[in-house]
Amino acid sequence: MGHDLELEKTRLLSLASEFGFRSDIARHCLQQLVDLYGEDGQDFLTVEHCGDDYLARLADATQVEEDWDTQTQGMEGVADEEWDMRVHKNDRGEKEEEHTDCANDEADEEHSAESDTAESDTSDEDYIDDVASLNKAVNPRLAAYVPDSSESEDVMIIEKPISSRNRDYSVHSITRNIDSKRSWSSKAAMGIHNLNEGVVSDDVGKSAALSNSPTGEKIALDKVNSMDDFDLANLVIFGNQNFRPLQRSACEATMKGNDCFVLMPTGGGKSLCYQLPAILSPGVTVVVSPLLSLIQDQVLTLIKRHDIPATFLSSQQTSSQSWAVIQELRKSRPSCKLLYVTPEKIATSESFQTLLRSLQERGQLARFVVDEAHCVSQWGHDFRPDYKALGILKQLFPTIPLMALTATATQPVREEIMKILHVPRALVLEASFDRPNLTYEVVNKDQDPLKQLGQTIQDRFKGQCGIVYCLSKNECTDVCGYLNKKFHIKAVYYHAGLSNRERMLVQTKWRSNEVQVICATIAFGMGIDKADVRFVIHNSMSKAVESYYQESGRAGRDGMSSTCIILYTKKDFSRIVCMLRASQGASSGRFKWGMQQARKMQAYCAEKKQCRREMLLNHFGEKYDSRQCQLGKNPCDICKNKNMQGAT
Ligand SMILES: Nc1ncnc2c1ncn2[C@@H]1O[C@H](COP(=O)(O)OP(=O)(O)OP(=O)(O)O)[C@@H](O)[C@H]1O
Ligand SMILES: [Mg+2]
Repeated sequence: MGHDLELEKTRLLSLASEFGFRSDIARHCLQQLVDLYGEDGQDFLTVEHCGDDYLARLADATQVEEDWDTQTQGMEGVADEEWDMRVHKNDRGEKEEEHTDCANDEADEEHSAESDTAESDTSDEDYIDDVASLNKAVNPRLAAYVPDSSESEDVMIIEKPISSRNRDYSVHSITRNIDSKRSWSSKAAMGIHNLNEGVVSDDVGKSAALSNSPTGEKIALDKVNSMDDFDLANLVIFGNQNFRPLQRSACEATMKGNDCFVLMPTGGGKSLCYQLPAILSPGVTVVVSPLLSLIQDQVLTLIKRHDIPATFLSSQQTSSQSWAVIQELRKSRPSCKLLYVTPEKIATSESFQTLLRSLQERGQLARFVVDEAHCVSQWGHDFRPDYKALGILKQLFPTIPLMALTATATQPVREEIMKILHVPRALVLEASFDRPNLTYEVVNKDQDPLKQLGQTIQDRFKGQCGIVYCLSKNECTDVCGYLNKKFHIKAVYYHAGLSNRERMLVQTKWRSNEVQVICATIAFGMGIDKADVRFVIHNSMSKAVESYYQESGRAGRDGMSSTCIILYTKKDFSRIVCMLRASQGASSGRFKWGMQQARKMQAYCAEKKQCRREMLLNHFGEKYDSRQCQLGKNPCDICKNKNMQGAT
């Protein structure tokens, strides 16, 4: 059959309309394309052949007034002073005394190292010996965590500020870590003491009360007795009564020295898979993570919530800050158990590689961890060029175990990750990506979508914590202003255009429930861990299914029922096409790939029959029986409809 030019033109025009472009722009761009191909090239004027080029032209011709947040900044994080403030705030949010003897700068400088050392050593030694002997008697591996007295001396040297005027948060975080160890030791001592001697006072009954048991529940002595290293550390240090699926296998596998690739859902508890082995292993676990803000969050949680010595190195630190960390790592037995780094540290810093080698020679390099490993893949939704260089880890340190973790990898992305990281034989530990406690819905935008959003939050999520995702910075501020003004919903906005200080303030307000809603771009998402987020609403659809899974995955991390809604209109697709065109350095190959991803996302939104959970899981190559969704506690909107139709 011959080529029907008119038919193809109609098809192209309806493509433009389907993706929400204005009809006048659609006609204008089509004419450009017809002129470009000329008479000779008419046969190539088809949706299949030049559909993407046509969409690219449409995007270019559409006036973009929005200020996109196309890429999260690799290196954003809170400023040093603010980080210092966060580390040194106590749980009531007050600023802790840092050094009673350092109130005066002059005095601080003159303060002698010996006097500090002597004072602290006396009390520490007794205490540490006590815990260490208990540990050693009962559980030699946990004992690896308890510092020996020779380290206390080093510790006090580091406690001495390098410059009193230029206070160093790294020094402080290490200092804090040392304190943390003492307090952890007391928790461990409590559990282990009971275990060791069977000493159970009547108060405690026949149980060992563990101070950080999440429920404050008492644990039966025989249960404690039957626990191995993993269970004990999980309970005593992390306050978890049980392991979640695959956590234990991942811990065991990496402790045996295997390379592992851990695939678990958002909020599934991937961090524990390397944090727990880190404290059971001698030496330092080096964790690569993509965002400085995420690193700071994790280090803070480790120090403040779990009392685990952790610190980080990034190229944004001043030389004195990183110097303090490096000095610590040069010790025969560094006190820090987890060292977080941004990927460019590994990729570009030869001195850091030398430091790693020296750690290895001293037997102090426990393992490497690549968190958010999908960032390695060019075809993942959040590619970061520096991640690509992480293959160097296995090349330089073939005997050091490596663990890669992600919640968002399709089959081709998985293969690429294993290839780039040089772990072809890694043990793959794969849990279902299903988040059964999340309800998925898509709602068509009506004539007044902002009002629709405000009404939805007011009617369905009154007083509950949530996130509203927006595509652009302007959208963020507009939506936030509207919610505050018209609906009196306490909301703040977060995007990459805010200063570090502003971002920190906004996040703190949201985290502490001072405000109900955070209106955010994709700059806010990966790894964010707030337990009680009850709803995630996408005011505009995501640019890819993987992004949507990550962003909606911020909801319900405490396991309670939570809702993920997309407010959908075709027009938002055209905005995404514009975003893809505008994103810097997008080669035409990348643009086409971006379009493919966006189309899948649009298909998810436009779907009327297939279960949404099934669609999401199928996207990651997982088979899923939609009857589980239909009969489960949190059916998606489509399954709920089926249930209602079945009932009538
Ligand atoms: N065994 C467990 N029992 C109870 N809570 C747990 C357990 N393991 C992890 N958690 C909690 O689950 C929450 C999510 O964990 P984590 O941040 O490690 O998820 P994640 O898999 O890294 O998710 P994401 O892919 O979104 O980063 C945390 O608050 C953590 O304390
Ligand atoms: Mg995580």
